[in-house]
Amino acid sequence: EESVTADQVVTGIEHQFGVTPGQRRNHINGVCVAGSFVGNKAVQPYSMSPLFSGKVIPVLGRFSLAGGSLKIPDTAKNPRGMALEFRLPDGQVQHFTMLNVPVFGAATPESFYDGVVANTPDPATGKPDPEKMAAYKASHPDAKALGEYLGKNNPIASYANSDFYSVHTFKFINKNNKSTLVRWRFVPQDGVKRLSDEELKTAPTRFLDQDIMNKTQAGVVRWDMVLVIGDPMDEQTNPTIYWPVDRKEIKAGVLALTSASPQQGGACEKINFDPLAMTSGIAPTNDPVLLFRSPAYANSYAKRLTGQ
Ligand code: HEM
Repeated sequence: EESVTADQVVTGIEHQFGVTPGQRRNHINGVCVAGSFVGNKAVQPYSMSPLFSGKVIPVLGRFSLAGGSLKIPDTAKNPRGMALEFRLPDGQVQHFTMLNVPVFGAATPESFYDGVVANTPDPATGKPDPEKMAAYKASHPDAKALGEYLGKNNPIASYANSDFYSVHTFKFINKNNKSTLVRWRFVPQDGVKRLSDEELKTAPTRFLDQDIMNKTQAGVVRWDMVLVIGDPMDEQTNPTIYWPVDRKEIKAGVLALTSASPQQGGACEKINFDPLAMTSGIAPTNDPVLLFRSPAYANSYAKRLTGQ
C-alpha cells in the first residue's frame, strides 16, 4: 500500500463519478436543514465543550447521499450523511459529519482509494471491471463489515427515520483535562424506518429531499444524541471495527430540525463540513481516515468554490 494524497483521492473520485462543476465531489446530492441542539449537562464530566451547556445552540445542517454523481438514486444501497454545524457562542463552530452506518468501508485512506479505483468505470464498457472489483474485495477485508451492514439493512425511507453514527472514535476532554474515548449516534425520535424489498422496486428516483422539507414544514423533527463511553482499550484508530455492544451509554442531547430547503442557494451549500472543525472538549483520535478527511474536503471545497 503506497500512501495517497488528498488531491490523488479526490481526483480518483472525479474519475469514478465524473465532475459536476461547482458541486461536491462526494455526497453531491443533498438538502439543507436548520434547527437547534440542546446538550445534556450530564455529559460535562466527560467534555467541557459548550455543546453540553444545556443552552439552545443554533444548528445548520445538510443531509446527503454518498457518491459523486447526481444520477445516484435515493434507493441506492450506500450510506446517507448527516452533517451538522453547531454555532456556539463567540462564533466558534463544532462539526459532526456523520453517516447512517455504524462502521466505515476502509481502515486507511489507501484502502479507500483502492476501492475508488476498483469501482471506476472501464472506458471500454462504461462499467467497473468485475475482475478488479473481485480482486479488491478479496484483498481488502476491512471493507467487509460495511458491506455486510449494507447487505442486511435496506436504504432508509426518510432522513427523519434514519440513525446516524460518528463512525470514528473521538476523545472527549473534561475541564480537568481527563480524556475519554467516545463514539456517538443520533437516534430519530420517530424511529428508524427502511424501505422494504418491494418498496425499493417501486420507489421514485428522488423522494428524500422533498420528504424532509414536508416533514419539517409540518412539525419539528427530532433526534436523541446517544453518547457511547469507551474503555481505554477500545478500538481508537480503525473506523471499520465495531465496539462491544455493552458499553455505557448516556443521553447527550436533542437535535430539533425546524426547516429544510434545496441546497442550491441554501445556507449549507457553501459550507465545508470538515469533521475536524472542533471546539475545546472534543478532539480527534489518530484514526488515519478521520485525519485524511480534512485535506480531502478542503480539496473538493476549493475546487467547487472556484467553479471547477
Ligand atoms: C478516506 C475517506 C473519505 C474521503 C476521501 C471522503 C471524501 C469526501 C469528500 C471529497 C466530500 C465532499 C466535501 C465537500 O466538497 O464539501 C465528502 C463529503 C461527505 N463525507 Fe466523506 N470522505 C471520507 C470518509 C467519510 C466518513 C468516514 C464519513 C462519516 C463518518 C463521511 C461523511 C461525509 C459526509 C456526511 C459528507 C457530506 C458533507 C456535506 O454535507 O457537505 N466521509 N467526503
